[in-house]
Amino acid sequence: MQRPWDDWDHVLKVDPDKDLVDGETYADVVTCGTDAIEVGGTTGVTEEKMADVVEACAEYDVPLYVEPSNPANVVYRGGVDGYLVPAVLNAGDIAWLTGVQKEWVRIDDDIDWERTFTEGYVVLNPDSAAAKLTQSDCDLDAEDVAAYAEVGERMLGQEIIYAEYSGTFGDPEIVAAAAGALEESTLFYGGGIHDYESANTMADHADTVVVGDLVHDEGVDAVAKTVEGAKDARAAAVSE
Ligand SMILES: CC(C)=CCC/C(C)=C/CC/C(C)=C/CC/C(C)=C/COP(=O)(O)OP(=O)(O)O
Ligand SMILES: O=P(O)(O)OC[C@@H](O)CO
Ligand SMILES: [Mg+2]
Repeated sequence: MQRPWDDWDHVLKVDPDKDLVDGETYADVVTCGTDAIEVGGTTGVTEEKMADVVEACAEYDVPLYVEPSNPANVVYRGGVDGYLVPAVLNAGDIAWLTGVQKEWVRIDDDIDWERTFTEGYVVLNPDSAAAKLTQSDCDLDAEDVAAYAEVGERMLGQEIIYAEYSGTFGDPEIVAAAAGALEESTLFYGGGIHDYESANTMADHADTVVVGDLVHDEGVDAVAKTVEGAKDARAAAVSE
């Protein structure tokens, strides 16, 4: 079955709780060459901030996805192509596996299931806000991460497995192990991608690389180089 992310080599994750660099606009951000925009962040994301960024990104031709970090920051607006809702496979506080999702489904009457997909996260940077919030067990070796990926795909039916190193560049061997464990599911990698080389290295293994903080810290020219790195690696991987 064709999925929206099948052709995504690169995703830019915009955090509504962070500013853009001086002189840049959301128009610059959306048109930097990325394949899709995901809007989300773990901390400080209110419905209002989410709505503002979604509105600013909506009028372009680039796929726009809301990635809520809790039920309070899901926004329904024209121009949104869909919703990518996390479930944290290695959460220590298991509310972040299915509990908050259950509450969301219970209280929200507007869920558009046709355009709602889930991401099976494996959170791997213990210092990240996501790891702290979810009390994730990040003390995992390559075999553990590969096994989580396989559980996500085979037992829980996750079409996206997300190796999440948010804030730090991860271990390519671990990402390779996760990729090797998946049959059909798509592997997203995110964390610490900051230039051509780092994007290229992770896109050798992951189907899709996600770039976050770089757009807020350095801006769109730096992000554009990561797009190049990711696309070169994916083109090489596909032709192998
Ligand atoms: C039920 C609904 C609608 C949502 C639940 C979603 C879940 C399980 C959230 C858990 C935390 C998580 C995986 C959030 C996803 C987004 C993410 C990891 C953003 C990056 O966050 P960080 O970089 O750690 O934090 P900052 O926001 O401080 O940058
Ligand atoms: O901010 P960075 O470290 O690029 O991480 C991207 C993304 O995986 C965060 O959810
Ligand atoms: Mg972040």
